[in-house]
Amino acid sequence: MANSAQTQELVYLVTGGCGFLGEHVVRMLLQREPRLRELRIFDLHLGPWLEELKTGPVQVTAIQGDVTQAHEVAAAVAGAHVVIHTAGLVDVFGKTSPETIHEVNVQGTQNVIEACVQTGTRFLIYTSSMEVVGPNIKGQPFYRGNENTPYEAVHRHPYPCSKALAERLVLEANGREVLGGLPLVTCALRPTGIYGEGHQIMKDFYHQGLRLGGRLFRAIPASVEHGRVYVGNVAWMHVLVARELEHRAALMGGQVYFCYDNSPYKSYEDFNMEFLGPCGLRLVGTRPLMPYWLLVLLAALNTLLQWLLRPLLLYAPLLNPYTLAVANTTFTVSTDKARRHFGYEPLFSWEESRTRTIRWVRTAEGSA
Ligand SMILES: NC(=O)C1=CN([C@@H]2O[C@H](COP(=O)(O)OP(=O)(O)OC[C@H]3O[C@@H](n4cnc5c(N)ncnc54)[C@H](O)[C@@H]3O)[C@@H](O)[C@H]2O)C=CC1
Ligand SMILES: C[C@H](CCCC(C)(C)O)[C@H]1CC[C@H]2[C@@H]3[C@H](O)CC4=CC(=O)CC[C@]4(C)[C@H]3CC[C@]12C
Repeated sequence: MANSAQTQELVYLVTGGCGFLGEHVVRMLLQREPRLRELRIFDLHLGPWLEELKTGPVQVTAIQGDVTQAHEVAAAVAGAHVVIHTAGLVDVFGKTSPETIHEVNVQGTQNVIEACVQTGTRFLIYTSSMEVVGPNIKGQPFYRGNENTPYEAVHRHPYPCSKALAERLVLEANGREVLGGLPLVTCALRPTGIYGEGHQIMKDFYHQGLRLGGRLFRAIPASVEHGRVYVGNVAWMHVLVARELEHRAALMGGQVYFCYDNSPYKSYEDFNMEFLGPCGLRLVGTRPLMPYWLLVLLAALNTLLQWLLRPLLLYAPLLNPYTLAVANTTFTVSTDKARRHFGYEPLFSWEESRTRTIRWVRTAEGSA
């Protein structure tokens, strides 16, 4: 918890603070931002774990609200020094309509920007995504790229489209005058695939493996590299950016940063096995067991089934043309921009990230 001997003067707002990443950001702020006086957590669904945070030296204010409602956002933002906007609809499985994804991710972000401008909040950090860049619809590889690597970022899927639009809004808002006459300072963090405690898809794979008698079947070639980053390090980057944005506004304002750490470059499935292996699962096959064309067919079939069944039930399997394309296209980053601009070093080593994640998967065992 924060050292109360230091001056506690700052008010932070974390939107989406009860989500997978948001919870880590919230806990990290309480542990590592000694200047915090009040931490506001804004989310559509508030978690019961928030109660335990309310006994510490920092005032924790839980706000149940919707980012699509401008007045709710403005009320939450008023008086905050820093906003970390991590709320978003992460749906690549067709659970929600494209319109809703747009409304939450794009209009919600616009509401956050306008709230900062109207109420005089100067520092805004946006959780963007690697998906803003790629993989693109052409399936072109992005191999150990950085923030300046040329890449044709063309999307059709509602999720990456919404993240790209929202990121642009945030970056374009940098320098806008906020109430009181000072300029807004914004930047965007682009995590690759986040893993760690609370990662729902990891849990889904784990339970799927248990149902299949402790086995998972390789679908993607081991040579396809997929960028992954530990949730604790992503949270730490948010905390650091929030701290440094004021002092390095000229350098950091309007910038994007990939989120990275020392997690190894592997395929999506091989990487998951770093955690699921020690929990007793085995990945069968050194090569994909099904030909790619069959996976493409199954993915297309899933889309058709989703559409046919929609009036009756929500059918949203992990495999669809989009998830297959993302999993099957190399996308990895190699950059030190965050170190150069705000002194970021990963807080958690790969070994620690791995240990923590394995421990979490094991405790998740009973919650199938
Ligand atoms: N999970 C991943 O691998 C990656 C996630 N991201 C981004 O990180 C952010 C957080 O993602 P996760 O923690 O994985 O997702 P999550 O779904 O666990 O968390 C999102 C949070 O936003 C809240 N939320 C959704 N709609 C809302 C609304 N209308 N008003 C207020 N709150 C709302 C949800 O209740 C949830 O608590 C998102 O912006 C996502 O686009 C970026 C890259 C990778
Ligand atoms: C669900 C996919 C794995 C299924 C593999 C299959 C079809 C062979 O069984 C996941 C593979 C890659 C994931 C995405 C990636 O990590 C990038 C992301 C960034 C975000 O901002 C949100 C989440 C995601 C789109 C992530 C979603 C799951 C995968 C598609």
